[in-house]
Amino acid sequence: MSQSILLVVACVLVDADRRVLIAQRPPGGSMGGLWEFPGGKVEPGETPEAALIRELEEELGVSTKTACLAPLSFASHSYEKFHLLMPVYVCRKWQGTPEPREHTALKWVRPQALRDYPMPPADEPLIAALCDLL
Ligand SMILES: Nc1nc2c([nH]c(=O)n2[C@@H]2O[C@H](COP(=O)(O)OP(=O)(O)OP(=O)(O)O)[C@@H](O)[C@H]2O)c(=O)[nH]1
Repeated sequence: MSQSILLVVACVLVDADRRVLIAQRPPGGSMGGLWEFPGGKVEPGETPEAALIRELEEELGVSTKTACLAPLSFASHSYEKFHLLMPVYVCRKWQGTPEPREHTALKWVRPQALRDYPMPPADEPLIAALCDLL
């Protein structure tokens, strides 16, 4: 069966202690309770970078710019209803303090500790890339 591709962009915020920010999805909804990287769907006509800057503002209340977004890796994963294609960026410079505007909780964790937090299956291969980088 053919599947449509869903383009979602995600960001790994990295702090001065090399910890990364994860955000817990609200309970009940799709993948409820799982921990993810902030981000969301790229809207028609939007660049991935513009989408990410918009999502970081909406979800966390932080602002950043394209020059502060460095490509890290991507996820490509078939879910039941769509195939997720998710470019993942690293950001080390932003303004504001992240607050959970759409998530249940936020947490700064060391990359090696990401395995202790249940994440969407698409994210699991990203953990090794983060451990290598940080
Ligand atoms: N932001 C984000 N989304 C992810 C990650 N991993 C992953 O599989 N996804 C999936 O990518 C999609 C992101 O869509 P989204 O956050 O804009 O939308 P949503 O499902 O929360 O709700 P919506 O459809 O009502 O906007 C979801 O299906 C989400 O589960 C991740 O690390 N970060």
